[in-house]
Amino acid sequence: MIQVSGLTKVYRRGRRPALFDLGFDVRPGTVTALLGPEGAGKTLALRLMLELERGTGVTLFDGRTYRRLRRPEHEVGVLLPDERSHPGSPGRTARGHLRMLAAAVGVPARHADELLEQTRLAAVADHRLRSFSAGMTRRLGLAAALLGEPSALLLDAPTEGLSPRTVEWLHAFIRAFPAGGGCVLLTTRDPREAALLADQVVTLDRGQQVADQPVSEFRRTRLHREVAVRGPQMARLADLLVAQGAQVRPEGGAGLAVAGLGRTEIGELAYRNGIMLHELADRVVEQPAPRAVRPIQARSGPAPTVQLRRAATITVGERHPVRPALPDPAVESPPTLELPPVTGQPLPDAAPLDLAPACVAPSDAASPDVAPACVAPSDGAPPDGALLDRPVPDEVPPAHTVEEPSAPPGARTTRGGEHPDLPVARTGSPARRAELPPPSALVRVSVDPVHSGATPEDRAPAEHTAAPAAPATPSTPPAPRPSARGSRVAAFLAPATAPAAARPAASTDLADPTGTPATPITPQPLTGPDHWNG
Ligand SMILES: Nc1ncnc2c1ncn2[C@@H]1O[C@H](COP(=O)(O)OP(=O)(O)OP(=O)(O)O)[C@@H](O)[C@H]1O
Repeated sequence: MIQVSGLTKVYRRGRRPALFDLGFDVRPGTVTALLGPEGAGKTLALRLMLELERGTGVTLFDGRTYRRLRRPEHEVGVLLPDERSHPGSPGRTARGHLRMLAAAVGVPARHADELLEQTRLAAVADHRLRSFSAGMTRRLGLAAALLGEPSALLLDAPTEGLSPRTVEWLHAFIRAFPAGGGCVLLTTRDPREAALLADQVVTLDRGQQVADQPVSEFRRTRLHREVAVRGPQMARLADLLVAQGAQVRPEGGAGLAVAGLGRTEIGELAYRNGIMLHELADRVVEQPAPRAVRPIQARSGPAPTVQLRRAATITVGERHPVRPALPDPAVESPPTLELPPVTGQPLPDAAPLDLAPACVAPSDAASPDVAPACVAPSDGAPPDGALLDRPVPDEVPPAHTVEEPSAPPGARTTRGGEHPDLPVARTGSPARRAELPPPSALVRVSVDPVHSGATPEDRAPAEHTAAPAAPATPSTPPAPRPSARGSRVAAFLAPATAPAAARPAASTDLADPTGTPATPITPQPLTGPDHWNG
């Protein structure tokens, strides 16, 4: 179970946040897609979740933040852009690379060999990494992420830049993974890929979450089916189609996009009227994502107080009189959304569609020589146990403002962030707050009573909140781990014997407005060495 709440990141004060108040859950046995165009903040969201980037908000993996996971590689498998493009030293063999990672993760070397088999890399296990194609590199990154048998996978644009055949393999893997009770969070720019893989689709636009929908609703509202028609007599055909009640949109000089009539009916209509056709094809098109109406604007505000670590209190208000962009803190509800009209219509001849690799793009990241599963949180994140605290207003919801048993009465804390103005605690509806785990799973907070307007009576307990760091003990037991080692990968390797019981079979009919599951995709082993040239 992954719970994301209030993730926010501002790169420059006064600028629009690169990510603002992202919140969603990834339930066990499901796949969630984080969907958005280029620059929407998908990668940033994953980096914030893994505490590779400083920001505000909280992400809990089975009730703990990533930093507080005892053995993170055994809980969360990660495939980020850096790792997927350059998994390790170019002169090292795949086997040597994975065995090294196995030693670091604390699993036997033979498990690395097993994963090479499972990701179909055995044939090239002794090849140097410099000779690996993008597809092979991605598989190796996936093998590294799976070394610790994690219950959750975080995959950033996993199919980007891969050949259709490797995409197909990876899709099958992703859909099979939750069968053992694990969960997958992946990012993608392609709505069709989201519809094909995910149970839940979270849509991001320019850093703002604009939708969090079950896939059936996503298909109904964001995808719709139409027929592409081309030929030399399109004007005449368009008149006939409109007379039949179809919605017709011209496409170029000799093309039409037709909604409301099936391919067969259109073909028969053309035939009966002696109209020649050059093309007649089903396709799924995307509706524009809903846009947030209220933009995030810069404004001034009172000076904040930031408490760094536990003992130090630093007032930064004089140095930073202008506060970064924020919406009105009095508004508790999420931004109003302007939803486009639903124009998708169920059409009778809903045939399964190919998933074209429309989301592919060459990966560009230069990378450290670090394997995904072994990436340690860095990049300025505070050391373990360190807090970056700040005053929290009274209306802060309990999900972010918590009291640990060891903290003095009245002491509050929130997970550290670099922007004291951003409303760490102001996320989600009361209902969502109630869903979040009890406070003890979060980190400690303290209030500077001077700057928070507390009375002198209030100050005493608040001033000594700087207790030594101690590993948090969640008051709730972590969600039951899925099956034992190997079960999830085995589910992929032997899909016929490991049906995805925890989630409905995904449908390849992307625009199916009913969301009715179709034939599940069965992972197909690839044969021959040439398929690695992905
Ligand atoms: N170091 C940085 N400094 C300033 N802005 C940044 C920085 N890193 C990312 N951004 C901005 O944050 C936003 C989110 O970037 P991010 O890489 O998360 O987008 P994305 O949705 O993953 O895009 P893509 O699909 O292209 O990978 C972008 O607008 C980007 O320009």
